[in-house]
Order: sequence, then structure tokens, then C-alpha cells
Amino acid sequence: MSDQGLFLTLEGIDGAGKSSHLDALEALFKAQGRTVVRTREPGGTPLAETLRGLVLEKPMDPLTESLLVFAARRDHIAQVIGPALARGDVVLCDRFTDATFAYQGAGRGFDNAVLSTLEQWVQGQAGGTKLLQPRITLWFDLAPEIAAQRLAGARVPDKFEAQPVEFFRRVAQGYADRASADAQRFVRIDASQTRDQVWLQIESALRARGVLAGGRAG
Ligand SMILES: Nc1ncnc2c1ncn2[C@@H]1O[C@H](COP(=O)(O)OP(=O)(O)O)[C@@H](O)[C@H]1O
Ligand SMILES: Cc1cn([C@H]2C[C@H](O)[C@@H](COP(=O)(O)OP(=O)(O)O)O2)c(=O)[nH]c1=O
Repeated sequence: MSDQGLFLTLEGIDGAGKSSHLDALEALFKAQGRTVVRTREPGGTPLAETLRGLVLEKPMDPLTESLLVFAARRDHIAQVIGPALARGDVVLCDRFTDATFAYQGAGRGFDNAVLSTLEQWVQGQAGGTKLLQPRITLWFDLAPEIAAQRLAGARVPDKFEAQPVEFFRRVAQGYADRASADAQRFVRIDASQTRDQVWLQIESALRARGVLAGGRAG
């Protein structure tokens, strides 16, 4: 089901600046004649949004947290992502499984082997060994100290945003590890630059990957 559409995710520590570019990304693909499904994790369906509220607000152990984000993801894939990709749409998703490896794995110190098993259960596709994965992941790489400065006063912190900078150092390392393990899928964006410069990086990376030129290249 992932072969026809384009599954694009945005990742990075809180405050890295991902959300600031979602409108422009949606407009860019729409200008190419694509139908865009814009969504987020945890979330994207009524059930998954309910689970999001729990994950972002309630204290819980890392296994519970991991089970809830993967339960939300399962519903999201079944209801939204899978059907959209099968239609040939662009799925623009604010976070996906890399966030689980970065936050629950590296940040909380939870067992990556258990996360990989859950990933296989949730993202396994009928009749094959291939997992549903994003085609391209835009990784907004920013020093945790700068992200914290950007977030200070910008919004009321949720459970994760209230974590100390050491937590985000581990999360950032988790993203760096994921990126080096799958260099083909990840595009590193230097998120320390100005908003305009960040946008230019995004646009040129998408052009270089051939997903902008000539309509349905993705
Ligand atoms: N390139 C940038 N330079 C400076 N501040 C930025 C930049 N991009 C975003 N911001 C600001 O940083 C804060 C976090 O940005 P946001 O897009 O919400 O991050 P995220 O979605 O990654 O948590 C917001 O106040 C936003 O206006
Ligand atoms: C998808 C996902 C997100 N998260 C965390 C990362 C973020 O701190 C939070 C929600 O992400 P996000 O939507 O980026 O938050 P905001 O709307 O406040 O910018 O959930 C996990 O811990 N595990 C996951 O699997």
C-alpha cells in the first residue's frame, strides 16, 4: 500500500521547528496537483487523538507509553495512512515511529528490541516482510539548548516538553542513530538556520529526491 502514494514524515526534538513548515509543505504538494493528507502522531484518528491526550498528560511507565503510541499508530495506519497511500495521496505526517525510538527508546531508556517487535506488529504489511515506513523523513536537527530557548514562553509545556535538557540530548542522539541507520530515508535539516533558510533546505532536498518534479514522481 505504500507504493503509490508518498509518505513523508517530519521529526526532531520539541522546539526544532517542524510544525512551522507544515503549511508550506502542504501548499507545495497541492501546487503540484497532489492530494495531501496532513496528519500527526500520536493522533490522526478520533481514537488515536484520545490516546495522544493520555500519553501527553498522564505519567506512566515507558512500556505503557510505548504500547499506547503503537496502539494509536495501528489505528492511524488502518484508518488514514494506509487508505491515503493506496489512493496515491501525499501523507504529510508530523512524527511517526522514529519518534518512538527517539523518545521512548533513547529518551526514556526503553528496550529498542521491544520497540522493533512492536514496529513489526504494527507496521507489518499483509503478505510480505516489508514494513510500512516513510519514503522520506525530514529530520530537524537542532541543539537541545536552542530548542529549549525557542520553546520558552512560546507555549504551555506538555509532559515531554517539560523534560530537562538532558532528556532531549538523549532524544537527539536517538534521532542521530536512526538517521545513520537509514541514511537513504532521512534528510538532515540544519534547523539552527533561519526559517527561510530551513525552508530552502526542505525544498531542495525534496527536489533532489525527485518527489516534486513532474507530478506523480513520488
Ligand atoms: N528557524 C527558526 N528560527 C527561530 N525560531 C523558530 C524557527 N522555526 C521555528 N521557530 C520558533 O520556535 C518555536 C518552536 O517551533 P515549532 O515549529 O512549534 O517546533 P516543533 O513543531 O518542532 O516543536 C516556535 O515559537 C517557532 O515560532
Ligand atoms: C509520535 C510520538 C511522539 N512522542 C512525543 C514527542 C512530542 O513531545 C509529543 C507530541 O509531539 P508533537 O506533535 O510534536 O507536539 P507539539 O504539537 O506540542 O509540537 O509526543 C513520543 O514520545 N513518542 C511517539 O511515538
